[in-house]
Amino acid sequence: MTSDYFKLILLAGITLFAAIAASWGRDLAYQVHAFLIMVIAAGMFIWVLRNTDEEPRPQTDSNGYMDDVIRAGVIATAFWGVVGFLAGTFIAFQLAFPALNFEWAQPYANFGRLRPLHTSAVIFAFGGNALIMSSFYIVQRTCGTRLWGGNLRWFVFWGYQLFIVLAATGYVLGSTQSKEYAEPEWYVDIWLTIIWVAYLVIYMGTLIKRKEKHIYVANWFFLAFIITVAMLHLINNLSLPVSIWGSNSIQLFSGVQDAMTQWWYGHNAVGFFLTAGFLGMMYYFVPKQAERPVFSYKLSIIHFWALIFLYIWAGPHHLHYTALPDWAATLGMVFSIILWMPSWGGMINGLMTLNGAWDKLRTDPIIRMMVISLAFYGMSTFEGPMMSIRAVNSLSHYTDWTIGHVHSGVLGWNGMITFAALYFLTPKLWGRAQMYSMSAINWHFWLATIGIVLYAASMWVTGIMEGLMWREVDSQGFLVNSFADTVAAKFPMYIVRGLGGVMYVAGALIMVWNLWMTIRGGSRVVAPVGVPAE
Ligand code: HEM
Ligand code: HEM
Ligand SMILES: [Cu+2]
Repeated sequence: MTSDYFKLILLAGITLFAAIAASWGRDLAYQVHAFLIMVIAAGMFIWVLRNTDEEPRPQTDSNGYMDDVIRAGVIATAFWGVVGFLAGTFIAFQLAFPALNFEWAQPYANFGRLRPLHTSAVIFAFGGNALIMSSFYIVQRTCGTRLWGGNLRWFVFWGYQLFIVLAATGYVLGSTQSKEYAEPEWYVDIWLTIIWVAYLVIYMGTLIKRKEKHIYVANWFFLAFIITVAMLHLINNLSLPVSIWGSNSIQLFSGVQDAMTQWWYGHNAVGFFLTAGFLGMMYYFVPKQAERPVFSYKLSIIHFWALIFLYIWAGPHHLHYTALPDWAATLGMVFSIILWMPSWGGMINGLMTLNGAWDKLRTDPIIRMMVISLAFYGMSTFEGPMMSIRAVNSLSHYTDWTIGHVHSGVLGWNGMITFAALYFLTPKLWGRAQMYSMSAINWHFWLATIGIVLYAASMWVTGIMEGLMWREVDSQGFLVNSFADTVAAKFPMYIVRGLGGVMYVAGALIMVWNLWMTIRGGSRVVAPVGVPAE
């Protein structure tokens, strides 16, 4: 086919360019990345060459949907989840025992480099794969049509994995633009932009050719997530490379404008990546698992528009008491407080969907995970508005309270709903009647829940303790405690947090075993031919 020749020319060009880049590269991360890209492009060149003129294989499953990429996504989600949780647990113990910043592993494996590795692995690799695969599953079912774009889905899947590998190896090798959650350098950003546009195109294409007149609300949330993340990513990463042969770049914005752009991005990464997208998952999997319709469709639409309108303004709550003008911080604070309402709209809608199915809590551990997930979503979206109040933030900012808030959101809300989705999808996608072991799901549920409670509770204790210790003054007005005093006082709670992490990882490993046994084992049950849309 002519498209094969086009591909071959492109791949040969990339291989050549990457080879030059690998030898001219000015820093280690850039050279390693160029080498990696060279090997991948050369491998793909050979693969395409050997498969020219081959008959195209069927793209869809027997049910008419393109589920192969979703199966791959299920595996990727579980894999990156375990990697990210292990990294989190390791850095948690590094904070308790600094000797774990091994001398021989310097500078690659110090806390400063492993921390962004953790945050990117859990948010973008675990969360991102969960969102991409479940959105592909949901959009096909609710539109009664297969994915648009043919093999483009594999480009998105593998391209996204490459982005993750480039980001993670870059951090360890010391390449970062020092923007939290947006650490990758310019060429990795450009790559992600290409992937993301392809993702959007597939999603829009599928929506456009839908057989259902109506666009189900889950798709609204996914679309808001995809479009807003594209906008955030583009603007927060505006920068000029120092050289095309090196990874360093200069940010376009500077000073307080740069800080505001960064936290406009950072906050909306929470709002659209970790919230809107995950609400899309919630709006499909909760009604499905409970076998009940969504409690209120009207509420879902009202809180959708309120949520996406309000989130965008709340970023300045990350910059209280900085060079940011007071009016801007106040604006962020006010919008954050109002944001409490649409957030709870989502929680209430999810929980009330279980009306008439509450008895399932006793028998169905997957429903239980969904309920815990929604409960933590409600908790962290109450805590967040509270922490955005200037007076509260003067105590909580810079302390472990923030870390506790983060992890009650991500471990409770994002983690639990993703686990539930994986348990929902795996039997369906591999044609099994149900998960291999229900009691293993139960174990996972309890290990994860207790792990979260240990994590959040220990961080509240240390956070409020260190906040109070930092502001303690004696009768003369002198500070009573040195910074090192607060670090020493936190030690026991750091151990408790670490143990919480160990429990959370243990639960995830049980899940991986259970998924594996489900995929491998038992007799195949033939899935009913796709019933489009509900
Ligand atoms: C086993 C589970 C986990 C453990 C033990 C863990 C541990 C940690 C530790 C020790 C830090 C650094 C805290 C500090 O600098 O003081 C951290 C930061 C962070 N983690 Fe985790 N983590 C886990 C799971 C997750 C998951 C699943 C997510 C997201 C989906 C996540 C998102 C984050 C974020 C966003 C930060 C940065 C917080 C900030 O800068 O305020 N973590 N984690
Ligand atoms: C109404 C909803 C929410 C509001 C108003 C809110 C507000 C806040 C505030 C005030 C902070 C502390 C800023 C600072 O002192 O530095 C914060 C930090 C954070 N929140 Fe939330 N939050 C909300 C929901 C969530 C949810 C659901 C998640 C996770 C799924 C989350 C993840 C984070 C993260 C990752 C940070 C740490 C950012 C950093 O690296 O410093 N938030 N949030
Ligand atoms: Cu925020």
